[in-house]
Amino acid sequence: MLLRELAGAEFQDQIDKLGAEVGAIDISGLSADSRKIEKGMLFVALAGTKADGAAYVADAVARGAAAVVASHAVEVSAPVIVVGNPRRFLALAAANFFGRQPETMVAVTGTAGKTSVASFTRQIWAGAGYAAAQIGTTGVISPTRNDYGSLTTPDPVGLHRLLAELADEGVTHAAMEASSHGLDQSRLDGVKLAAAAFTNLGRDHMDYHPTVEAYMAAKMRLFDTLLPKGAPAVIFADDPWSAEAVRVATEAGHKVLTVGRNGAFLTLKRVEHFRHKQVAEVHFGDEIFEVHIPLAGDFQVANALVAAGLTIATGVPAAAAMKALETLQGASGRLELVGQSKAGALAYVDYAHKPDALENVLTSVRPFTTGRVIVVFGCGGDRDKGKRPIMGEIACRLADIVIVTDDNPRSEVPAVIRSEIMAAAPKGIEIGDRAQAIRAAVAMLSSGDTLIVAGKGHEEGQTVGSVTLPFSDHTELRKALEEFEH
Ligand SMILES: CC(=O)N[C@H]1[C@@H](OP(=O)(O)OP(=O)(O)OC[C@H]2O[C@@H](n3ccc(=O)[nH]c3=O)[C@H](O)[C@@H]2O)O[C@H](CO)[C@@H](O)[C@@H]1O[C@H](C)C(=O)N[C@@H](C)C(=O)N[C@H](CCC(=O)O)C(=O)O
Repeated sequence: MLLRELAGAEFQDQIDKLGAEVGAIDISGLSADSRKIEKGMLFVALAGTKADGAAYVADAVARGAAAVVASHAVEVSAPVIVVGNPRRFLALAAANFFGRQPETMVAVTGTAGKTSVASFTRQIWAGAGYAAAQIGTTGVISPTRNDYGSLTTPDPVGLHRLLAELADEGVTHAAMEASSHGLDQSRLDGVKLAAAAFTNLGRDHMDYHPTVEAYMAAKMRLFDTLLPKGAPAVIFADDPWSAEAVRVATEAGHKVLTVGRNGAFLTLKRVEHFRHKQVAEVHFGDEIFEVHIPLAGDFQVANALVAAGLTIATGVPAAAAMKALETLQGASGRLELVGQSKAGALAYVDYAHKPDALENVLTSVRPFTTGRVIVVFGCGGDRDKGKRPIMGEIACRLADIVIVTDDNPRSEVPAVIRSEIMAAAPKGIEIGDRAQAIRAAVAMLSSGDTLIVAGKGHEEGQTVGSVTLPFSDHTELRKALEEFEH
């Protein structure tokens, strides 16, 4: 593709400045990683958190880069296009290069619920007969794929390559998760969205965003920069940050669709909790639906409503969307019922690794727990340290038995992380080895109890130092349940 076409309208001036011959360079591919550059490709130098891509321009040119994009001039033999925001250039150029995506795409942002909303949206679309996909923390799921991915919001080149492949495979509808990192780093720029959603905001990623307001502002890029004017913005209205989301979406000229108890588009009038099932009364205009949602947790009702809002906004009849909620399958590792003890206690795995999520999951299981709530959790190393005592306090307040264990210690000393949690968890029982902690919790189970193994959800590894060892909460929990069966 010619460099001038790759750059698109937004960056045409910067290309024109360098003359017609530069615009006419034929580009064979693009990458922000010099190590992936091959002859004829475009190298985009990004200033990162660990390295500055500008330092690798010479390396990229030596490997055959036909041109370079950077935020400032660099002395090399290949033409250098200087742009204010190389990350946005990379994303828009990737969209132009791959040039196709599923016709109807939606994105969901928020601290919690993104994976469930993307999964439920895919399931409702699939129920309505569309070839649908989801992209996010648990990877890519489509009629033909179930691939694990490492980022919640993939890097732009990989993302646009994936969207083109999904379109080629016949996928017409795709729901993707928009993380605050992804939004802040322009990873989704160039994706054509039919609708977008906001679930909620809680304490998270304080190691990346300087303040909670900056964190919210990053999330709001979805509404104020990416979603085309006039498109539907679905907002969970019961979250304290929803007013801000409504303000941003209104100012950006979107069609604001609020859902929840305070929602005007889909109004939740009543919800009854049963063991691993909930019955919700939902009003949509003059229509009233009684929806049986086969999942535990108030927050799953919220996620189901956001997904229903997105699918109705993209053309699924309300009655069909509500019907589809009755057969929802929970997303992997999201309050996922792994099994029951011999005495009938329920044992779940949940991805909650942030204070609000832990609070939500522990609160959600209380109504149907006739015995004790037992929680096993830890906190990751090299990430927001402030959340450790907060999570310790939440666990002690909301669970009857608290086992503090290791999450992904990364480069930190695991015992130090645990002691920071334990400082705010007087009733915490400390068992560093995660498999042993799960086993100890299962050994305690008696009739009516609910066990939550929180923190790792769908993950299949535990990162200790710089090594990720195979580990699955799911597998360990199932093993322990089998062991105590006899
Ligand atoms: C902290 C963070 O978000 N980092 C992201 C960022 O990397 P960076 O710019 O800091 O990279 P860097 O290592 O400083 O390198 C700068 C540049 O030099 C280039 N380089 C480097 C070495 C070399 O030899 N040649 C070369 O060209 C690199 O390719 C890069 O373009 O930009 C990269 C390109 O978009 C991302 O892949 C990378 O995500 C890393 C892998 C990551 O782990 N991110 C996590 C924190 C993340 O994004 N998480 C969110 C959500 C999490 C959640 O909600 O829980 C997600 O969406 O997954």
